[in-house]
Amino acid sequence: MTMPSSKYKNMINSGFYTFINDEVLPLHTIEPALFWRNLEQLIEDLAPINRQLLATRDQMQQQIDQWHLAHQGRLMDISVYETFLREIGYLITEGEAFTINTTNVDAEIATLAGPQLVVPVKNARFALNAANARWGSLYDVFYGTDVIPKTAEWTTNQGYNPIRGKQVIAKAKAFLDDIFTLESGSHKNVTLYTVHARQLLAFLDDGRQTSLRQPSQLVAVNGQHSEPDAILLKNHGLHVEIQFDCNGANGANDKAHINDIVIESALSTIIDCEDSVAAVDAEDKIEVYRNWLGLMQGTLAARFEKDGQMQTRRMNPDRIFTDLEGHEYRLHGRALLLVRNVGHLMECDLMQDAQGNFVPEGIIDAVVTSLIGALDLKRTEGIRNSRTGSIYIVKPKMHGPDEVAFSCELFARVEQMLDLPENTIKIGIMDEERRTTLNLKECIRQAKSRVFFINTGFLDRTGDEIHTSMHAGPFLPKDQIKNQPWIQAYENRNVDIGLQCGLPGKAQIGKGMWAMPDEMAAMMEAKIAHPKAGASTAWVPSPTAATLHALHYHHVDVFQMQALIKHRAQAGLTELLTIPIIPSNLTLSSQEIEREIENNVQGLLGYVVRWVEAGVGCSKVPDIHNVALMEDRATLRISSQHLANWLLHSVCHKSQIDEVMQRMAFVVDEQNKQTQGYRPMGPRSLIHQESLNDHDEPSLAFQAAQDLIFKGVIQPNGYTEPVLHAYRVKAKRPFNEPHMQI
Ligand SMILES: CC(=O)SCCNC(=O)CCNC(=O)[C@H](O)C(C)(C)COP(=O)(O)OP(=O)(O)OC[C@H]1O[C@@H](n2cnc3c(N)ncnc32)[C@H](O)[C@@H]1OP(=O)(O)O
Ligand SMILES: O=CC(=O)O
Ligand SMILES: [Mg+2]
Repeated sequence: MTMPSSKYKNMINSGFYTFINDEVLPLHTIEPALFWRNLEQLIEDLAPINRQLLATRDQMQQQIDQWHLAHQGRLMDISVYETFLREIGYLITEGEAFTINTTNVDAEIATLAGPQLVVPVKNARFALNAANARWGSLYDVFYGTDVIPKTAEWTTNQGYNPIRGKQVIAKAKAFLDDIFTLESGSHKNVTLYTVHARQLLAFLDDGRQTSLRQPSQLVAVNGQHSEPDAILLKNHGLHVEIQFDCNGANGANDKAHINDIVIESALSTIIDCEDSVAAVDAEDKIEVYRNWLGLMQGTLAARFEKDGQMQTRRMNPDRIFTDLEGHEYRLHGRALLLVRNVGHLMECDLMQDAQGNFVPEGIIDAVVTSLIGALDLKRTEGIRNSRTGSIYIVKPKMHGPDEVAFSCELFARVEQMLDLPENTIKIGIMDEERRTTLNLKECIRQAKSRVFFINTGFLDRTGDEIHTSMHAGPFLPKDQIKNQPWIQAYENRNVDIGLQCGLPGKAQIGKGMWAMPDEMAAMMEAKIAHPKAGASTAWVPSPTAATLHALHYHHVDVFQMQALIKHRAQAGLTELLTIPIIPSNLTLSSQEIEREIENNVQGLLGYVVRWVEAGVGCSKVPDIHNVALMEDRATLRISSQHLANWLLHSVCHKSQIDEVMQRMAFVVDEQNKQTQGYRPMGPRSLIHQESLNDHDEPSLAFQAAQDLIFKGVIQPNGYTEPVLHAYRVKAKRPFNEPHMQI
């Protein structure tokens, strides 16, 4: 499948070559020969640095492993440990105070606070939904989720339930009362909204008239002022549209004919080429790039069947209103799209160097996603992304300032190659590896002219916490790791340093994913903590979650919180360096151990089987309590490293994990048995008499799961990518397409 480039020594995958030459470069004025020559030069210059950085990671990890082995069983003195980390260059001295000077950043990043959605790029249907998730129906999310408790008689497939409908409307109007408070009375009692003398005038059912307590919250209107089709309100920079329709499904029965309340929801969306995606070869990568191209061109479309009807989904246009002076009031119709590239570890078969090595995938990602992103910058009308001339790349899994500096050098070279102004390509720094957390200020310094966010990816960060200190001792059960001092210190310190470095007004301070996509009531309880902690954004797994989480930013003024937090003392290193291992005075019961293993193994198998067999990179997998969890490579990193750690420290034995794996494979096989083409994981003899699998060997997915656990200690930084990719490539090879259709 690879073809030699006639002029250059590199081998370029022919599909990739054709895709770039036929589908992307004609949209630019870049001459193909020049493009490939420059790309080759870039790889030649930067691939060795990339490999050296990975070698440094390995070397430091070995030093840390040896240190722990030498200090086994001794009470850990944090100051001695800190000195050691400084000696090996894992922890470096912080320099002078500074502030970032990133420019040309869109308002969604710089001056607004609100949810950030993440979506796997390979799923066009979801990706389009995520782009359109800037706006969401409050009535739909209240009706369809557990934020209003689901009673026994109500299920979604029984048709519309008017009792629940009333509860939804009451709850939505209570939100209006809280945020867009009337001078007197309640939105529940309004019979007519009008606009008079640039003010909202609301007529109540007792004959009184009232208006907004803060009149400036009314910003625009559609239709007649005496009987609007819609009014647009604004709070903390976020818009809320009240739509009226006297014939509408809800409006017909509503006192004020309110048909829906539309909430500005996902201000930004990360189009993910990384942990939620299974892209293991050139064929997959081209699909990834082609979807990104469709999003940047506004041409992506997905046709699918839903509720028995064929639908075509495209990107939504902007939303147009009329302001109170009679001028156009235009709102962006889509979330601002950011793109997450892969990390420095990955290599791919898109190109091979002169020695036949696959090239660093992060380099190709930076070039191709920027090449495609640059198309957006040429547009002046229609579907546009950045209006300030920026391309936003989220860079995951960087270890410390040198790796951030390398990404910045890469982006600068890409700018030169594509003739883009300096610092067009912005960088989102995932604070998700321990060496980045510990040296965050120095990481930001390296990117001070292009950083647009620092985000606590606590899932990868937990995986790295375990792997880095693999030899320190057995880790606490997963749920308890979350309650240890290191994580609060990590979260607080990220905000503290972000504020010190002057991010507000220029860049986001972000927080992590809500990983229980169906537990929306719990999310509403928990996730208000993110804006309260001074985060201007936080990750959500779905458009529904985005609309609900947006409500938190109406209740909390993030920029005011940041001004208050700025004066607190910065979280110290001691907590951050305190490793969450099981203390000597705590003994876990055999039931607790068994439960923990079962939980880890069930999630791991449930995720891996879909990854390896069907190429699905992000799944909803039930845990042992039957709570559906979002699983991606970062959550897999935690469960596989946790099991590897317990095995290493003899909390359990291999035979026990083997036995649980066999049992849980059967559970997962049962959960998936309705899926067309599903191949059960274990052989009849190993798994269960009733297993559907008549193969003699464990399936590739089962073998992958075994490697992830039993070879977990030796995986680079505990990453799951090498094992997953190897098995997925094997699974693709016989048919060159997924075995099961999901
Ligand atoms: C640690 C990290 O790196 S976190 C970042 C990586 N994680 C993610 O990106 C999570 C993204 N989320 C998802 O992929 C999905 O929500 C999952 C896999 C968790 C659940 O997917 P499903 O089980 O199919 O969800 P469910 O059946 O509840 O809902 C499907 C509907 O919601 C929509 N939806 C769900 N998630 C998303 C999303 N992230 N973006 C856009 N739409 C979404 C789908 O388009 C679909 O609607 P449609 O039928 O109108 O197209
Ligand atoms: O990427 C996010 C994480 O939590 O890891
Ligand atoms: Mg991550």
